[in-house]
Amino acid sequence: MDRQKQDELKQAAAKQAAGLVEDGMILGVGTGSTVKFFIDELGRRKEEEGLALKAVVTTSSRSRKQLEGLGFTVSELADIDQADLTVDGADRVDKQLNGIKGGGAALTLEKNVAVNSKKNVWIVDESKVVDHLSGFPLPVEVLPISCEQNKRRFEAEGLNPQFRLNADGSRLKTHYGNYILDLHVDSVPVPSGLADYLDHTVGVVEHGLFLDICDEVIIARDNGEIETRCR
Ligand SMILES: O=C[C@H](O)[C@H](O)[C@H](O)COP(=O)(O)O
Repeated sequence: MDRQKQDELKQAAAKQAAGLVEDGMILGVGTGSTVKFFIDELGRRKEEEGLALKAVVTTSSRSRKQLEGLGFTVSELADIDQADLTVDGADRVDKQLNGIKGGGAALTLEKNVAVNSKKNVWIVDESKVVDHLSGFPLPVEVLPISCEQNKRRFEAEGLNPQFRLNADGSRLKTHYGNYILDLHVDSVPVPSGLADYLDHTVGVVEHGLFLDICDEVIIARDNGEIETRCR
């Protein structure tokens, strides 16, 4: 699929999700190229319909900048109780609405916003929908102090870790100053088993397996249809 077509699909899914946003909501806004279209649409609704949110929290400085540029005031997660609705993208989503996230390295804040949200909606184009989680490296955010030990441990487990790099070859640092180890596994046959292992590995800050978190996924299909799947 070419880039323009994929952008059209992302935009279609984003527009549908923006229709779920209501006046007075505390809204969680994710990160990524699909969410960028969602924020565009929020801006349009604010301008043309006077959309008035109670509060907005977001998951990256990129989304924050875009929201603020459109006149939204962005709160910190610690300043709210919970979001009414959070809309985010995903890198892969399976039939149970479990997913892989973190392609943009925003997984830690994304998961924290998501678990503190009454409802989570993901917006994706069809290419990201899979039967079983596969086809995308699994991001794991690790503390710099023990990242080499973590890498060796993951290698021993056959998880093929690779540090995520910047264009100049240096290690990418997350918003929190940590590194990302991308696990290049063909597929994740038992997501809950791997999530449990990562949850209990010292030095792992967070990982990109988002299990039992998404309530609804909005899929923009190649043929122009929009499909909504609910948990
Ligand atoms: O860290 C980034 C996030 O998990 C994104 O939501 C995810 O990578 C999807 O991004 P995009 O919409 O650009 O494909």
